[in-house]
Order: sequence, then structure tokens, then C-alpha cells
Amino acid sequence: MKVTIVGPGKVGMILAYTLVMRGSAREIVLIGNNRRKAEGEAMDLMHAQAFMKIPVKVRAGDLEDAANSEVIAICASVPMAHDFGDRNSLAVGNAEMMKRILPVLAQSSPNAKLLMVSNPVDVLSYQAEKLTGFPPERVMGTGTLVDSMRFRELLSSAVSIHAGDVRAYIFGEHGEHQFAAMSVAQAGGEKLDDTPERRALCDVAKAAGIEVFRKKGNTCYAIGQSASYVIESILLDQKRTIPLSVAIDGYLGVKDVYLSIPVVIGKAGIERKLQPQLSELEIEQFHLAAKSVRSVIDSIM
Ligand SMILES: NC(=O)c1ccc[n+]([C@@H]2O[C@H](COP(=O)([O-])OP(=O)(O)OC[C@H]3O[C@@H](n4cnc5c(N)ncnc54)[C@H](O)[C@@H]3O)[C@@H](O)[C@H]2O)c1
Repeated sequence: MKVTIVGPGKVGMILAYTLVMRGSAREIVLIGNNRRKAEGEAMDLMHAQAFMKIPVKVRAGDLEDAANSEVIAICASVPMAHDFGDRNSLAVGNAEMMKRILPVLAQSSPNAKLLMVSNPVDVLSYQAEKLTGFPPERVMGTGTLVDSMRFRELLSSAVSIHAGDVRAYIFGEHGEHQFAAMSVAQAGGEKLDDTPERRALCDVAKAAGIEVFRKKGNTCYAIGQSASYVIESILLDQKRTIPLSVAIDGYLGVKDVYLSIPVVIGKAGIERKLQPQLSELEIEQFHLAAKSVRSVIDSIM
């Protein structure tokens, strides 16, 4: 149960901390472009894990120390401007970085599951599949998991049901072209009707990531929790249903792009892509999301 986290910044370290607190991994390797800082982070986490029931070994390393990882999470990024507002603005810089990192990691961990967190996550997940040569079942991005959880948290207050029991999914792009699949949203087996108020909550959830960034300079807790949830489902073979950015190969007539849909995630990676029946409007929104992500892919590849 070895997990490598590349990019021990705000997101990478909340992910590492959550994995340690939950006791999901036995070994965590932190790889950054500042070895001294990564060593400090690893030491600090080792001291924290001493409180936990389940021991975890955390260490800093270089790319070769990732060898034989079961899961590799990519949280490395070029810096984001203070007035950051468009995830696609990171595409060129991060795509160049991935060209240097991913082939090396793929060679030394040929059986790893690769979880992309860095933005623009749909574009980088697509590129990651090409750079690693991994089968698409083992390449995924956190996609709209964090957006879905933001939406569920808002819906939860509106319908007075625990967020964990609200089954509502955001589909499409982790960005402007995301949408709530209200036609399949439900809680306790009861359909959550598609009302203008609920659609407005989807817009609030969509804007929330950038709003948090503008207020505190980063977003880290919800995304760190999201990434650890995916990794735990892989390590423990939980087979959870999670909306993730995955290779779309014909769903609703869309191909050759990464977008978020609900999938079953376990030891083998993406074990099943769920194909809910969407409404006409949602299908149209899915196609728009595909067009948007595809245009950024074309600009970097
Ligand atoms: N998918 C999502 O929902 C989501 C949510 C929040 C943030 N993000 C993305 O996650 C990424 C990280 O965000 P952050 O706030 O942690 O940024 P950050 O600046 O705090 O961390 C970036 C890390 O990448 C490291 N890094 C840079 N170049 C590297 C290289 N060549 N090799 C290894 N490490 C390198 C840096 O040292 C730093 O530790 C960004 O792209 C951000 O947009 C995604």
C-alpha cells in the first residue's frame, strides 16, 4: 500500500495528512522540486503519525523513489496567480511539467493507478494516459468529485438530509462546463426534483472553488479529502461510486476526451463506468463540456 504524492504543496500535503489520519496507506513518498521542504513535511507527518493507531512510513524522495507505487497522485503545479480564475491558464505550464515527470514514474511503477489532481484536471488526465501508456482503467482525475461534494453540501441544507445520503452528481468538466445531472439526483430512493432553486445551487457550487481561492489563496481541504477518498477506495478495494474524470469512449456519442461521470473504483482502478440516462438538456451540456475540454487538449498536444 505504497502511495506517492508528487507536488507536496497545499493540496498534496492535505492529501498526505488525510491519508495518515485515516490510516489508509502504509508508505507515503513525497516528491517535490524542493527536496529540503519535502523532507521537512515528511518529518512533520512522521511525528503526527506517532499519535495514530496504524503506523505509516512517510519520506521525501526523488522520482526514482516512487518505484512500485500502488497509487501515484499528481498535485504538482506551476504557480497560480493571485487573481487566478481560469484553470485552463495552467494548461501549457503543467502539460510541459507532466512531460518530464510522468514517463519516468510510469516506467518505475508500471502497475500503478494514476490520480491526477493538478489543473486543468480533465486535460492533464487525457495527456497522462498518452504519456504513461497506461490502460485508461488506471488513469483518472479527481474531476467533479469536489464539485459534487460542494453541491451535495448545499443541497443537504436545502432538503435537510445528510450530505452523505444525497446522491447527486456533477458531470462534465471540472471548470466552466460542469452541470448537475438533476434527472438522476435522489435521496433515500426519492427523486430530487429539478427546480430553479436547485439549479442555482449548482451554479453556486461551480463558482465555489474560485471563490475560496480568491478569499484564501488556495483550496486544499475539500480537494485533499476528495483525493484521499479515491485513493482509499483503490487501496481497500471499496468499489465506491464516485464521479471522476475518466476516458470517455462512446458514452452519449462522445469519444477521445476525459470528462467526469460516476464510476466504480476499486483495486483495479476504474472497474465500471456507470451510464445513467440523462435528459436531453444534460446530454447537450455533456457535449458542450467535451468540446470545451477537447479544444484545450488540442491547444497543448
Ligand atoms: N482538481 C481539483 O479539484 C483541484 C483543486 C484544488 C487545486 N487543484 C490544483 O492542484 C494543483 C496544486 O495546487 P496547490 O494549491 O497545492 O499548489 P502549490 O503551489 O501549493 O503546490 C504545487 C506544488 O508543486 C510542486 N512542484 C512544482 N514543480 C514541480 C516539479 N517539477 N516536480 C515536483 N513538484 C513540483 C511545488 O514545489 C509545490 O509543492 C494546482 O494545479 C491546482 O490548480 C486542483
